[in-house]
Amino acid sequence: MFESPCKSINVLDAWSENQEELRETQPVSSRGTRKRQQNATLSVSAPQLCADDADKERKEKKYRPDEPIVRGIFQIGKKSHNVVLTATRVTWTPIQPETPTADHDVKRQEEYVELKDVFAVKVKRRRSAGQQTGGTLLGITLFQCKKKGLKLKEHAIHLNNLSEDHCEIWFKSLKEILSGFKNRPKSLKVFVNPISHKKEAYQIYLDEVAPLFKLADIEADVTITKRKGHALSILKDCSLEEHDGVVCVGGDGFVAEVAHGLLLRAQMDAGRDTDSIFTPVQAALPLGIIPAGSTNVVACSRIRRGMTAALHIIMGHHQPVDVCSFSSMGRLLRFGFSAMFGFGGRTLALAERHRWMPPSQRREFALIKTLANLKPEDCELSFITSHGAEDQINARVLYTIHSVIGEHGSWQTRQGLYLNISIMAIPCLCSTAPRGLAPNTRLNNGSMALIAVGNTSRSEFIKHLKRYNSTTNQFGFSFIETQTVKAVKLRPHSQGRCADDVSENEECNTKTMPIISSEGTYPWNIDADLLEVPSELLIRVHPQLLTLFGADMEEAEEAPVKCSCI
Ligand SMILES: Nc1ncnc2c1ncn2[C@@H]1O[C@H](COP(=O)(O)OP(=O)(O)OP(=O)(O)O)[C@@H](O)[C@H]1O
Repeated sequence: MFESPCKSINVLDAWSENQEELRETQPVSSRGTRKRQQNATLSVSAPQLCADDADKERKEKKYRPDEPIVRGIFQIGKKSHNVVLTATRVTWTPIQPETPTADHDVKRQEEYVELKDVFAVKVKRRRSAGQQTGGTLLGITLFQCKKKGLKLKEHAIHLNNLSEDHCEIWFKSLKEILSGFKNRPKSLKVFVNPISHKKEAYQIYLDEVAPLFKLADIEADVTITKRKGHALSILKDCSLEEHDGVVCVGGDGFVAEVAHGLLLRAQMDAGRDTDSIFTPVQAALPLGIIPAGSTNVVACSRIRRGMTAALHIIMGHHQPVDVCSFSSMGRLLRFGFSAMFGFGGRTLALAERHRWMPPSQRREFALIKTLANLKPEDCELSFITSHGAEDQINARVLYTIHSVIGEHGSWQTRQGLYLNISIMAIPCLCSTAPRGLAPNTRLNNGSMALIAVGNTSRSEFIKHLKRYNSTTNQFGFSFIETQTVKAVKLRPHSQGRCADDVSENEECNTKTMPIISSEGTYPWNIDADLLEVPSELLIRVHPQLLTLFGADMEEAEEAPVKCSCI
C-alpha cells in the first residue's frame, strides 16, 4: 500500500492561511475550546437544530431540492453571512442592517455553490507546527471543482465559525449529501509507470494527484510497476471488487497496457473465449488516465493535465469510449484505441531498438531515418464501412479497387502499395496534431477512422505529415483515402529480408523492400506500443466498451507545437 505523501503546494495553497496549519478532523467538543470560542471575536450563532436531533431528523427526512436543511451564520471573507444548506446547494448572503431596499440588495449579493461541484468538506483548525491533533476550530472548508475553459481547478470556500456544535452539524450534513453522489469513487487501484517520459510519473502522482485524492477521502492502492506487463499481470488476478475504478499514470503505451488488462479481465470474468472471434463485454470499472508520458494521445483526446484528470476522477465524470480489438488468426492479440502500419509501425520499431537514447531524440531519429528509407508496403486492405458513413475518397483513386462482396455483403477490398495505414477509434489529439491524427472520428461514435496513404514521393508524403500541425486538411491529397469503418483486415504481401535489418549506414534503394522481420512478423504501432504481428490483422471497433473518467475534448488545449523534425 502506498504511504500518503506530503501535501502538494497546490493543495496546500488552498489549505493554508498565514502560518495556520489546517487539517481535517472530526469536530470534538472540548471544554477548553468552547471557552476560547466564547471569548472569540468572530460572530457565532447557535445552529437552529441541536446536533443529535438534527442528525436524526436529517436521516429520516427526504428534503426537496430547495428546502433548507440547516441555516447558520458564518464569516466568509471579512463579512458575516447568513448561510443556508439545501440538498443541492450552499447559499450565503451578507448580513446587513435593514433598509427599505434591503430585499433587492440581498438578492444581488446572494452567492452559492452547487453541491454537485463540491468534492470535499473539511473541518478547519489552527495548529502549531508539528501538532498532530486538536487545535483551535476555525470553521469548515468546502472544496469546489471549478471549470476554467477545458481545465478543472480546485477552489476552497472557507466558512468560519468557532462553534463545535454548529460546525459538526454542517460537516455531517454536507458529508452525507456528498456521499450520495454514486459515481464518485471511494477506492481506486492506481498503477504508476516509473519510467514514463523522463521518469517523472510518480512525482506527478505525488504532487498533483495524491493530495487531491486524500482531500476527497479516496483510498488509493498504488502499484509502481517493476517491468513492462506488470500492470497487466496484476489486473488479470487481483481482486477488483473493493475498488470503484482503476487509474494509470503514464503515457500511451502504459494506458494501452492497463486498458487492455482491464478489458481482458472482464472477458475472463465473463467466460469469453479470446481464442475465437467473440463479442467482448464491457470493462467492470472505469479507467482514469493521468497523462505523464512522452506521447499522451489517449489522454489528450480528453484531458491533458494531472490536476484536471484527477478532478474528473474525483467528481466521477464518466466518458464512454470506443475500443478496438486486434486479432490475428482468430486469436485476440489485444485491445487498444489506435493502430498504424507501414511508416508508423516501422518508425516505432526503429525507435524501440534505440531505447538507450532519450525519448524525444530517439523519436526524431527514428522518424528521420524512416523517412529517409521511405518505402511502400504491398498489402490487401479490406474494410466494412460504418452505417451512414460518408465516403471521403478523393477524386483520383490510385489503387486498383476490387470491391469484394463478402459473406455478410459488406467487405470492400483494396489491393496496392501503401506508405502508411492508420486505423483509429479516437481522434488522437496531440500537440503536433491539435485537430487529431484522426479528426474525423469521435471518442464514442461507434466507428473507426481508416486513413490509407498510398504510394507517393517523399516530398508529397512530408507535405501530408506537415499538415497535421496546421489547420489545413491533412487528407486533401489524391494519394490518401479515408473511410469511416467498423472493421478492417490488413494482409501484407511482402516476403523476404526485413527492411529494418538493413544496417544503419546501408542505403535502402529497393522501392518495394518489405518490412517483414527476420521472424516473419510485421511491426504495428498499437497505441505507441510495438506489436509484432505474424500475418493478417483483423481490427474491429466495439462501441463504448470502456468507460473513462473524464470528459470529451473537441480540440487540444494548447496552441500547436511545431514538430522540429519535419
Ligand atoms: N517498470 C517498468 N519498466 C519498464 N517498462 C515499463 C514499466 N512499467 C510499464 N512499462 C512499459 O513502458 C512502456 C512505455 O510506457 P509509457 O507509455 O508510460 O511511457 P512513454 O514515455 O510515453 O513511452 P514512449 O517513450 O514509448 O512513448 C509501456 O509499454 C509500458 O507497458
